[in-house]
Amino acid sequence: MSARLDAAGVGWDVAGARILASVAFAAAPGETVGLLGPNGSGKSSLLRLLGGLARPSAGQVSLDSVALSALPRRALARRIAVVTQQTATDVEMTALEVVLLGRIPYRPRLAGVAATDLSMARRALASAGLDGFADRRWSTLSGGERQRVDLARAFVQEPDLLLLDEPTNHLDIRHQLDLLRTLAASPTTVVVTLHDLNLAADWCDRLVLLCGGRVVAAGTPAAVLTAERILEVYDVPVDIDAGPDGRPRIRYRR
Ligand SMILES: Nc1ncnc2c1ncn2[C@@H]1O[C@H](COP(=O)(O)OP(=O)(O)OP(=O)(O)O)[C@@H](O)[C@H]1O
Repeated sequence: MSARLDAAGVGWDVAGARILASVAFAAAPGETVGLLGPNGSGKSSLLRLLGGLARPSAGQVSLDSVALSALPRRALARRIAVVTQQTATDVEMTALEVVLLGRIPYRPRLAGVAATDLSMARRALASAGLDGFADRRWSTLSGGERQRVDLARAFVQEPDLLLLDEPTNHLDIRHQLDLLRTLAASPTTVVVTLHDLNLAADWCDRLVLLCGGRVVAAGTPAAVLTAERILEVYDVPVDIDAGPDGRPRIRYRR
């Protein structure tokens, strides 16, 4: 249901370029950790390494103290769900078929779709506010609808670790809040990349801030999101108040 995720000394090089260097990262079981940083700082790359979609050039990623590289593919597929930004758009699948992809790691080889998988997928679509979309073709869905179908696919996978790359970028504010509320309440360990600093401050237990492929700060939202650091990392002047719950509220200067 939830897992501990650790990354130690993680580096990633592509074509001679260092994308990530000496990254240390931990998420305790059930935590929601926000991964922040400017464009190109390495968030998506780190998420791919954390999900086992790419192998680090240095260091190691482990789930409950077992290296990802030592986990069989099927176990990995059951335990980790990844929602990346680049979802294929040329596949002619229905919304229900896309959600059902999340059940493949549980299906005996050569077996068809089980009735329980079908009802689970239909429930997930309904929870995503997509009742009545089951037979809609992927190519006809709006950006936000696709994103919610993709999230439903990740939820039916029943992972111990959920890795989400900018899952709110196509969502209207109500669906952004619905998703973040769900993630915060979920017993699953979650790592989520976000650009909205206030949403991150409101809904994440801890934040990790990347800049130039390195971790520049990690800790509670109040510890990570200081005006000095936001100016240094994003080159944006802000004013920060503490909200009634102690979480920082960031106001961008005009
Ligand atoms: N396969 C690749 N080949 C070459 N460069 C890459 C590759 N993947 C990522 N990069 C580079 O690594 C850097 C980090 O990219 P990444 O996508 O991880 O950043 P990000 O923090 O997720 O950015 P954004 O906020 O723009 O989504 C970027 O400069 C990118 O161009």
